[in-house]
Amino acid sequence: MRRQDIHDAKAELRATAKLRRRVAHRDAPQAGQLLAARLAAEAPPPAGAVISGYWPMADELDVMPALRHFAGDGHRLCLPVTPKRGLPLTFRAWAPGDAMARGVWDIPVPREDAPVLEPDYLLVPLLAFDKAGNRLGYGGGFYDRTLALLRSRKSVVAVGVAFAALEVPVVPHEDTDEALDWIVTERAAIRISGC
Ligand SMILES: Nc1nc2c(c(=O)[nH]1)N(C=O)[C@@H](CNc1ccc(C(=O)N[C@@H](CCC(=O)O)C(=O)O)cc1)CN2
Ligand SMILES: Nc1ncnc2c1ncn2[C@@H]1O[C@H](COP(=O)(O)OP(=O)(O)OP(=O)(O)O)[C@@H](O)[C@H]1O
Repeated sequence: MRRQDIHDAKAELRATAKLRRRVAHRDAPQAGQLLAARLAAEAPPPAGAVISGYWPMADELDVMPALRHFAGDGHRLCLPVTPKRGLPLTFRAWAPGDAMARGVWDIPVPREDAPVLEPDYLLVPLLAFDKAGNRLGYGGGFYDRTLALLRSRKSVVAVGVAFAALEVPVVPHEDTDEALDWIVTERAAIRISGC
């Protein structure tokens, strides 16, 4: 597929995925709890790993129960701070209950005085995924750039988290897309082969 065709296909899938996610969010109010239990049982972070989550927006799957669980296990947590377009995300330390600032897109982010951390295990938000570990996000390319940078430095685990209903046969993808190592939904944990 040509680059422009891939972009068009992604844009189209983004629109339908948002609708599908709305329904999934409404139909699975316990998804965040189920996700926390599944992550801990089937795809647990290595001991001592710094874990990045995200502040759930719109109909995103609620990772807060999982983050509270990992904090209880002694992991350090961080949340992404969105930079200018074209740059990788940065991450700042965060703990449940911390006072927040407002970032890009009005997403709550840790305050400026929170130290910058580099995650080892990332819970990655997404709009659609396939079994090969391809992921569709909001189109900023932020997680692709971030994972490329982190993977060039060390070994990291990228866990896409999503409602099971967001699986599609194939997510259109290009060279710069960074595949996930795991996809964990409220129903299953999928280890991506070849990673
Ligand atoms: N909860 C959560 N936090 C997250 C992400 C996410 O997907 N979910 N991100 C995942 O990457 C990063 C933020 N991603 C963003 C991606 C695109 C735009 C953006 O281009 N916004 C446009 C409006 C586009 C629209 O309305 O559709 C703009 O601000 O002009 C902003 C943030 C970091 N934090
Ligand atoms: N490492 C990179 N270097 C240069 N361009 C990149 C890189 N990663 C992604 N891009 C470009 O960024 C744009 C957006 O990428 P894409 O549509 O894959 O975003 P996304 O994964 O849906 O968004 P996000 O990760 O922010 O949730 C694309 O034009 C893509 O080619």
